[in-house]
Amino acid sequence: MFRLSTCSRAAKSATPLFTPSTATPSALTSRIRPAQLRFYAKHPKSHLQQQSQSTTQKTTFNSTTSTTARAPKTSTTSNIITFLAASSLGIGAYLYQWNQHRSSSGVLSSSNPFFDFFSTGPAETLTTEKWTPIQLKKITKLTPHTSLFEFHLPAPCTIPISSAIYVKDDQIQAMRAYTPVHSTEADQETVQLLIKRYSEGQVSRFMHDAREGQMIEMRGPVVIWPGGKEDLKQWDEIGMIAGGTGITAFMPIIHSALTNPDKKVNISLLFASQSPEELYFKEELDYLVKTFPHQLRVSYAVDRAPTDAATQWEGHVGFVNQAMLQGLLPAPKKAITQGGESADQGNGENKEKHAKKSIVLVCGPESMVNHVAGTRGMSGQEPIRGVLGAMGYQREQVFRFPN
Ligand SMILES: Cc1cc2nc3c(=O)[nH]c(=O)nc-3n(C[C@H](O)[C@H](O)[C@H](O)COP(=O)(O)OP(=O)(O)OC[C@H]3O[C@@H](n4cnc5c(N)ncnc54)[C@H](O)[C@@H]3O)c2cc1C
Repeated sequence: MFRLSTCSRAAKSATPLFTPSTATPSALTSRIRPAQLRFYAKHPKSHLQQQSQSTTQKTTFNSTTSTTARAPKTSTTSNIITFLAASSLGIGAYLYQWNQHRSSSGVLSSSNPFFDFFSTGPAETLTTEKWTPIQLKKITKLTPHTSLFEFHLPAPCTIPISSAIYVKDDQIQAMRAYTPVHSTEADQETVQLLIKRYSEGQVSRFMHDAREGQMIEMRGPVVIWPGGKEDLKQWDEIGMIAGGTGITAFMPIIHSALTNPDKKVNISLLFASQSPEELYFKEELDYLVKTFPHQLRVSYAVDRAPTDAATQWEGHVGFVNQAMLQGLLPAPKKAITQGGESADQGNGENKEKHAKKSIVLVCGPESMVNHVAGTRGMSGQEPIRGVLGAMGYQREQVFRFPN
């Protein structure tokens, strides 16, 4: 179900719907290079080759027009020219390699035209092909165990909605997937990952030990569920059940749906977490509900009601159950009715035509996804069980995100 994607460098600009106060993606200026240097930067090899070819031609001409008596002198001149040509090629090749190395380790200053001269084109950015060191620009602590990690991409890159990026702990060569919280439509040079630290977790601990300015190896993006504007057009309603950090997968889809001028897709979300403080982006979600009251509905649930008097809790309490989902999510297929009848009965064709096309997305820790929809299994296509299964949802109406 994963779709590999390459970073598109087409620069789109869009205004973010909401800019969270804790993590404002900064507006980064794109790099500007002198026009003359840009040509050579794109053709460093051909430039050097031209130089070397013309030098070789000159040497050949000298040697063929020379007499045997002058042969030793011509040979010395030819040797000097060849030596100089070889030296300049060698130095050029060395600087080129050095620049490549500095560029790939993120040390290269993007404003230094000397290094640009030897670069092969646009700076390296995220790709599925290989690990790329990406600079960790900013860390914002959201809760004692969860932080928002903001990365600066070396070149503009569009990360598709609802995709994953792999992060590598290069000490133990372990990698884990993380979902960028916002699409890069508004700012193509910044990626934000929300990562919860697990006390026994390898990569999450590595990330929480990382420092601002550090280079982190990344690979991707890989599309998990197609949630771009064009993809969303096929749906009338999307139900979402997020558990804890699972909300990261849904934030870009919600933005994508709410900013689509071509089709109004209704979104309903149950966001369940252990405690109110782990309802990440709640401020942003509440703002979006107020702004799009006819298109977005959000309910919250926490495992345990807060005991401190300062926190007034009006949401659900307990694990996800039918009562929390009934009336919030798009109805299961067997319950979609036209004139009070089930769409699965009677003259189904006519009724299906009018039935709204909907899907329910589930994303969160494995235990929560299993409880809500049953195990994904190796194929990710196991029959729907759990709470949604009991409510009558079928496999084609539910998508369980990998965890
Ligand atoms: C497509 C995809 C997207 C993801 N996006 C995010 C994201 O945006 N943010 C995020 O924080 N995570 C995300 N994850 C989960 C992430 O990939 C890691 O699994 C998680 O960070 C734990 O990795 P780890 O190496 O620290 O722990 P591991 O070394 O893999 O696990 C060690 C121990 O940590 C505990 N543990 C690990 N994961 C969990 C969990 N989910 N719930 C409870 N206990 C756990 C368990 O006790 C486990 O035995 C995503 C996973 C996938 C597949």
